[in-house]
Amino acid sequence: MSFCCSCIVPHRAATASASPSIASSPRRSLHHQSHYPFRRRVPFVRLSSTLWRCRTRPIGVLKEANEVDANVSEGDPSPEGGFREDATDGLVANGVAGEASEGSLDLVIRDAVRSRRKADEDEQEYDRYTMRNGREVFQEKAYLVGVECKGSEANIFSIEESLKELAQLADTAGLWVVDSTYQKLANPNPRTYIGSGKVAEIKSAIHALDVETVIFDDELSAGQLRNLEKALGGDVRVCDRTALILDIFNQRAATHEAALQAYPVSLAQMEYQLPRLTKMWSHLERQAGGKVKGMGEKQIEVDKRILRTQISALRKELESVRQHRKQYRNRRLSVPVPVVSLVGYTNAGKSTLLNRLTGADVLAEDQLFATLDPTTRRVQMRNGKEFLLTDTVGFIQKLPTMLVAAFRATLEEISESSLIVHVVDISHPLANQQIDAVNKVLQELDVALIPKLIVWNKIDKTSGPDTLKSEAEKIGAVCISAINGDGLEQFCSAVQAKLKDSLVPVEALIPYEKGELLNSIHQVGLVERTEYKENGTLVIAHVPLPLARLLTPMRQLTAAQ
Ligand SMILES: Nc1nc2c(ncn2[C@@H]2O[C@H](COP(=O)(O)OP(=O)(O)OP(=O)(O)O)[C@@H](O)[C@H]2O)c(=O)[nH]1
Ligand SMILES: [Mg+2]
Repeated sequence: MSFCCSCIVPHRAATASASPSIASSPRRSLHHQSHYPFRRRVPFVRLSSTLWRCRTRPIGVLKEANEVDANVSEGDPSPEGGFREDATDGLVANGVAGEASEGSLDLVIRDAVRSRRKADEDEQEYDRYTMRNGREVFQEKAYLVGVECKGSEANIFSIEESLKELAQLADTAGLWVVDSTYQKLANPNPRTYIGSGKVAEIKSAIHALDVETVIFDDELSAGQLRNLEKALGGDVRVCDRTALILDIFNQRAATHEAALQAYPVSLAQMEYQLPRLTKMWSHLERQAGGKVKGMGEKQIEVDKRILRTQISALRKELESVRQHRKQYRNRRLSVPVPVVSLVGYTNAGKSTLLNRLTGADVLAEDQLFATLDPTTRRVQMRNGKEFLLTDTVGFIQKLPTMLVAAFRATLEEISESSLIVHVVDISHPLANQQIDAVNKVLQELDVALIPKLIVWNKIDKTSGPDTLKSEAEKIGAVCISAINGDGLEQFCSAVQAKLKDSLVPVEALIPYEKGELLNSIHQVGLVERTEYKENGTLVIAHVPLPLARLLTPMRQLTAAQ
């Protein structure tokens, strides 16, 4: 099954294998050439956005057609279609352009200036390439827009804080944030989300700053996206936080081969796109195998039908992945080691903690959403006890619900664990808001009954670690530094103590030939007393529920005695 890539940011594949189906598509490179003439000299494969393809007109062509100054365009047919000539450019502004055709010296100067400018612009274009997720991406200029609805209590972050985070997300996606703005409204405008005055202000900023993408901090409806694009002049792409997050996930998933990471992202993207399909999306025809019935049907209907078919196929695939993981988890449960899940805001340090405790090599980076796939490793404590530690995808405020739903297969790991460890970046100025945002997502996951342990990470970055430690003690939290190992002993003890809360008291007679079960009880449970009997060892202990289940026949044995 192949699905279209929906990256917001144009990028060229660093390796051919990164996305072979897309990189090798002749149609895609044609698309790139016709839409991005001013970037043509730079050899790269553009993986353009699905949203872009289906919703917007190409930036490059329109900008050049609209903005080329008459004086300059006469003298510069620019066969490459390459570079925009501003009317405010030096020579034109000085009035030299009017005399250019008369004097050959003027022509020479003009040519020289033009070629210098082309070289400068070439250099600038190159400067805008950056590495993201193992690929080189072209940094489009982005402008951020937020709205604060008066009296709304749904938002955990203030508008400034939320926009700051949006800028971080844009940077993670490989965009170049040039400016931002926000508006306080009683209610969002149903047509354009923001007021008409704000639209006009953004429009002039777009022209002044040469903006290519406008990103709204809240999810916009299909109609709002369409109206905004029209109102902003049609040659700029408008998207929202959800599309941006989906794009980051898509970029990350592109580096994973496994269906478990790629499928949920594709599914979430398609569900996002379905109500927003507004223009012809003819390439879907090919993806559907070229056979589209009902030619009288409007193209948009055909596209929607194809998308729906793909969504239901993906759902089926995901369900089978889910079943497969469930079987895997059940097998794991037969090895009765308690499972501890790490959850937390993105960038809190979950993967660093897993790596530190288990010697794993999970990617841990100062970037949002570094982890997509759950990784489980065994932690062996000094006292010989063991537990399994699972690292999961990070959360964020305003996390798209469709993404939570799509990732349910991976997040099920959390709902089946014995303990949830909530990792907090306590050095972050918005630590409290991040805690609230994580709790909000946890509520959606229905894990209220699972015991929780709060861990304040990155204390090495804070100014008063001792004060923090005493504050943490008051609420039963543990202070650690996953990076330098500070507090990890206390962390393991706290995990053990919390796990004890979820242990089941058992009294069982373990036959001597089942020595491995006795070992398990010692490893993961708390043994109160053992007594060697004629036909086995009598154990009185507290053990995790899965192990208690395994011991059921032996517990009956004790009862019979
Ligand atoms: N100073 C300091 N930095 C830390 C600590 N723990 C993690 N970091 C840094 O924080 C950044 C994010 O760490 P990760 O482990 O990738 O965070 P994560 O929670 O797994 O992030 P996601 O996978 O995006 O959800 C990395 O640059 C780490 O080096 C710590 O205790 N102290
Ligand atoms: Mg991580």
